[in-house]
Amino acid sequence: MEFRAAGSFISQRTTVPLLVFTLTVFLYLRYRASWHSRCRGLPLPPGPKCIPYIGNVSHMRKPEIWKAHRELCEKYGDIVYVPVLGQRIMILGSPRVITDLLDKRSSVTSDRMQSAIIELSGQDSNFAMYSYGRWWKLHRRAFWQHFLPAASEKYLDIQKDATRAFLQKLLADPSRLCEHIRYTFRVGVVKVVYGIPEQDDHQYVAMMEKVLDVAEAFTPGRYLVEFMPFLRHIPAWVPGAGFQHDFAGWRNVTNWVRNNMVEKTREGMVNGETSQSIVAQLLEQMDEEDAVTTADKQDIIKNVALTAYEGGAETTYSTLRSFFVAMVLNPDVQRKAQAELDAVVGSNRLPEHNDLPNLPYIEAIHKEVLRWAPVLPFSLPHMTSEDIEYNGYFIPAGTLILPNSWACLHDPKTYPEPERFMPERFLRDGKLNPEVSDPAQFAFGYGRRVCPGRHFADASLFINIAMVLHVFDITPPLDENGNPIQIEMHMANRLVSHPMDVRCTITPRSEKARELILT
Ligand code: HEM
Repeated sequence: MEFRAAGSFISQRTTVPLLVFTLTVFLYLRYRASWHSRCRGLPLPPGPKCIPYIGNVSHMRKPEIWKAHRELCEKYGDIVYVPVLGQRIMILGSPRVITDLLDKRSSVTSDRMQSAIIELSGQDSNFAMYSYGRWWKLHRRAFWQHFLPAASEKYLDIQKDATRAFLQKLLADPSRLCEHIRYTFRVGVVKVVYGIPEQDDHQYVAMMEKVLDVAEAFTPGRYLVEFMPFLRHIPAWVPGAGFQHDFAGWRNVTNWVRNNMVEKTREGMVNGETSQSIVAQLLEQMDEEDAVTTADKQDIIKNVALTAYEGGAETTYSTLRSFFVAMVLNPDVQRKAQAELDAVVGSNRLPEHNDLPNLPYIEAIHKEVLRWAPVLPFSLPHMTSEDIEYNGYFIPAGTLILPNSWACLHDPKTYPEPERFMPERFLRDGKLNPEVSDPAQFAFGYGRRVCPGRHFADASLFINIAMVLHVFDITPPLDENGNPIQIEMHMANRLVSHPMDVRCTITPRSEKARELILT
């Protein structure tokens, strides 16, 4: 008996590892067979050698990563494979490859990666983060109908009023430039989307400010939970799990804005105050019959409104910040722009949107800012939803695609001396030169996910640039002895990037300009 018991114990000790080993080999062989039938012998694109599973973590944490990615493409070609912690990632390094994959094959390259951070931070209500599918399409359609070029024209007066208020704030306290830039976009978009006029010191203003801090969560590599989703289950009280507090804060503020702002619009509709807004129109359409349930429609309205604000705020903010830096660093450009404004607009009024065809230099500055300092150097990363074959390479479903928009916008063949801020590159004989590649084709993203707010953004940026240059001189910041400080242009290493040093001196161009601002 004792002997049999010992024998069964020994056999158990050897059988279990043997079973595990056999199962592992079986699963591995099955994986290999399925991989071979999927890739049909095609290789993955080339890329740097890396440690198994860990991949290229160190590469992904490099400063100004868009430059490091360009170097990889110079070494390996226009499409480079850089796996990181088990995630397949491909960098696209040229306009041709980006167009082929993200525009022409957009039906299978429009997905988004679903990371734990999205839900933890409350960004699961932002449809820019959604997987490609029916739920995303319903949101995008609801959004897009209100931001088509013709629809965007309805918002020009609101944008103009917001910019005028921005000028007044700049005049009163130029040292709070960044705060005022946030203000100009918020005032415009909150009026357009929710129909609510700016109310200083109101709770909602503070909450709408706070909601933008969530961009921090998406700083590449900032939170380990991005790569190790199981960490999300660690309670906040466990030492080292402080990230749970950060995420809870962002989630709460996002939910507050998402729910309360739509309620404010609904209340305002009773006496007609908010009836012209996008949310009011969407709420009215809710009664129309279709396959979407009322609960889903309510969610869509809340999400679309929040996404319009979140999608536009950081991007427009960053672009305007870059504009101020460009003006500090390029006084000649500023002088030429002001000469054009003086000739076309004169000193008795502020510029209007319909001055645009007569202000090619201002329009060239607008294009050059988008090119020089792209806010989303990799757009928002796309993801493949099916296996693809491209140029003899296999790109599996679930591959994260990083189009290097920055590299396309800094390609010296398309834009000579790309580091220089040179609006003249877009002009020929005093007019916009249609032969120069429009930076918008890279700055606003690609295919079915291309930025649906771009017409709104363009109109807003144009009027801000034109009005600011018409009435203000932007010069270097001064030290305590009144000497100019030399600033440098460096973009922060974030998904939504922005220039780090925007110190400058802002003064009215003349007494007449001061009067124009105040009237
Ligand atoms: C300078 C200003 C702006 C820039 C440079 C910009 C750029 C971009 C880029 C690169 C994308 C990703 C496209 C892709 O996935 O390929 C995007 C998406 C998006 N943008 Fe903008 N954007 C700007 C302003 C705005 C504004 C003002 C709004 C709203 C009014 C807006 C709303 C959105 C939305 C909703 C998405 C997500 C689209 C989707 O995933 O279907 N953007 N934007």
